[in-house]
Amino acid sequence: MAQFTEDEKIMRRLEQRFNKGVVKYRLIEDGDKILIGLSGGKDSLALLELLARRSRILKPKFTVIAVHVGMTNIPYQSDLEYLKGYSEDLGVPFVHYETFFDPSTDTRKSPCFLCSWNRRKALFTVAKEQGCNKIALGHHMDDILETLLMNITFQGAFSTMPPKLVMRKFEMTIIRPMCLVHEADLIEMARIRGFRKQIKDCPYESLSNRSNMKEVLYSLEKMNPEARYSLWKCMTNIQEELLPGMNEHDL
Ligand SMILES: Nc1ncnc2c1ncn2[C@@H]1O[C@H](COP(=O)(O)OP(=O)(O)OP(=O)(O)O)[C@@H](O)[C@H]1O
Repeated sequence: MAQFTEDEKIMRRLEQRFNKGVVKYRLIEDGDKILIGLSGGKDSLALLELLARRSRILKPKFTVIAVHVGMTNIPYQSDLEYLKGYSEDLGVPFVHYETFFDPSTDTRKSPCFLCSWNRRKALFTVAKEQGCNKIALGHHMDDILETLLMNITFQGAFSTMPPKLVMRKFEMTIIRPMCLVHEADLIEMARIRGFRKQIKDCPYESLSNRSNMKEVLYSLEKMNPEARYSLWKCMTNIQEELLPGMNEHDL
């Protein structure tokens, strides 16, 4: 029997969870052309490698292309040579797209909101330019669960970032192929692959609600090591009759 090293076991587990998410949520179909959002962080670097590898299998046949969006008004340094080299070594074409936003035009919105809104817009623009029908983002299971907890706590809404979001109006589908991958494994992958750290220099960056929710998720898993699976399952196990009714007749 083959003996795997600890690092090989981590990579196998990660790839299995990645493949499980792709198949379970039917994220990839024959003929897809997928644009990968490559921020330079560990999650999208991992996404690029995993999707590039999967694109070599026979069925479904799909192609990938990577884009890094730069915001010219933010002194946020990205190592473009590294990102381009990393993509091209995997056989994936790399595009660099620059845009900007002006935080003074809409002071009701935070710079972080404006930045991510404009980045999303840029991703759509490049996807259209490149003839892509899907955009893949590097969000993983922890991101999705943290967003669920944030939406419950701050928005009073039971929602999160879904593995697949079909946007008919824009003829575009957002996919999150790492939806079942754990962040702990991605941290290990970054070590194994020696991902170069992105130099973050954003003047607006501060501690967010997301980092607080990371701690909440961590505490829940200390209470119950299976907590993340329960949280995931509860999203498809809505027991309506045991919840407050939607309309007055139920009262
Ligand atoms: N500048 C960018 N250019 C292209 N895609 C991006 C960019 N920033 C973010 N994305 C995409 O959006 C996803 C979520 O972004 P977010 O800012 O939460 O992640 P991150 O912490 O910057 O980096 P990563 O998720 O790659 O570790 C990324 O995984 C990536 O797919």
